Amino acid sequence: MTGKTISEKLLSEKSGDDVRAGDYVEAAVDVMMTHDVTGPLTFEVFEDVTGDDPELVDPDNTVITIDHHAPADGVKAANNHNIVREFADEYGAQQYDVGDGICHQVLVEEGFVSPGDLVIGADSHSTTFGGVGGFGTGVGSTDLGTTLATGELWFRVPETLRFEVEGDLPDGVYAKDLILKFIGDVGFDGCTYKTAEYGGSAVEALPIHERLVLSNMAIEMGGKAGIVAPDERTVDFLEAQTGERPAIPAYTQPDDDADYEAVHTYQAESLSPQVSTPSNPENAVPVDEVVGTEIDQLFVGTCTNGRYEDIRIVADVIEGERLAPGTRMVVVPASRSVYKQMMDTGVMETFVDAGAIVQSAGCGSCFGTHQGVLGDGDVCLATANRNFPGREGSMESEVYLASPATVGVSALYGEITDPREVELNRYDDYVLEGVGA
Ligand SMILES: CC(C)[C@H](C(=O)O)[C@@H](O)C(=O)O
Ligand code: SF4
Repeated sequence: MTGKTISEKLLSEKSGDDVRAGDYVEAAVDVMMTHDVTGPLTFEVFEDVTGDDPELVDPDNTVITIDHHAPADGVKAANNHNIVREFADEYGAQQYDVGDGICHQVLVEEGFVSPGDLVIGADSHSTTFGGVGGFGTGVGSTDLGTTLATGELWFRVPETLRFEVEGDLPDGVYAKDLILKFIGDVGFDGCTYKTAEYGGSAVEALPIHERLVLSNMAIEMGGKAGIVAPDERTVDFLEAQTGERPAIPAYTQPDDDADYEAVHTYQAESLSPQVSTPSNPENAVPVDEVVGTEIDQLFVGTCTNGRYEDIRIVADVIEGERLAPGTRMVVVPASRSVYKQMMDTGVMETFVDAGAIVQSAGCGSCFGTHQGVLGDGDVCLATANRNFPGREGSMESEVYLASPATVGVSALYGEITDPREVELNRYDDYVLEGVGA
């Protein structure tokens, strides 16, 4: 019998059964999350299934953010915000309000997720939690509404694709470039209902904010989860964030002879900065194939690359410069603490001086409803995760996806530019102050 993957071990632990890929389990969920878009329907389901006796099974680990339409971009959004506030108040859930940040970032910063946790969120990028060694996955409002009451959910144990990167990443190549390359190689559905397990020496060397990028975008190849086995770096990060040092459970480490569906191996030195062309994240090409593409808007933010370290790389590049004439840049920090860090370190001033717009923390224009939507014919280069038709506004607009470094350097020229044109930094994890529940 071959060994087990992280998913097989973790779901065995959470279900109490000795399971393998393809088995079905009823598993105990550790953390549950929803937000201003998926929350209202989730609450209806919760109240339906609980009838006369509505009670959250674990209010301390039920988190609700107001991040997608924040600040409210219309009356409907404002009313939804009030529904969230009232629900959290009534049932004692952990609620984060306008400007606190994007759900995925808030859960990580606030230490809700520990290595080995099973986390479900009514948002597709809940795979992000694999960056700190959890099994995170997106679910619909019906599943979440029921689990809020029971604490359990069924899963089919996923098969696993292993992505191994060995060696040292070259200058200008970041986790974003790795994940775009992986998605390009397997396709937008190449990991559907499978776990992406990331490893190898280049992945082990990544700070946590970069591992979160790999896990976050697992969903863009269909991934059920995207996990980096937690290690000392993971618990150092979480201890710095929360003051508590979590354990690394044995079931978060894959066996050496784990039974993977496929193993994709890369040599870090051979990788180059990637750009995904419109209108699918799987259209990843080396940056030199699109150099010179003219850009109207640059978007820095999202749950993929809206962390302080990402924003800082862009600021380093544009410091003392102006955006190329005819371009505009929208910066949306992933959380209030990222925003504050930008203020404390002078990064905010850099953006303002360069002619950029910095908005309050949240999802921003990522899904095209406010804070910088694109018009007909507009071309945007974004640190985001999705570039489907109409994603950031008009169906006639186009979005290219890239790393913060590529976006920063391109802002100086008004066209897609190879980030290796300039000297770039690479940051360790910053410790961010919590935003407070
Ligand atoms: C609104 C929400 C359901 C959606 C998601 O789940 O992904 C959003 O976050 C997105 O990125 O499109
Ligand atoms: S930042 Fe974008 S991708 Fe992430 S949760 Fe918000 S809308 Fe979805």
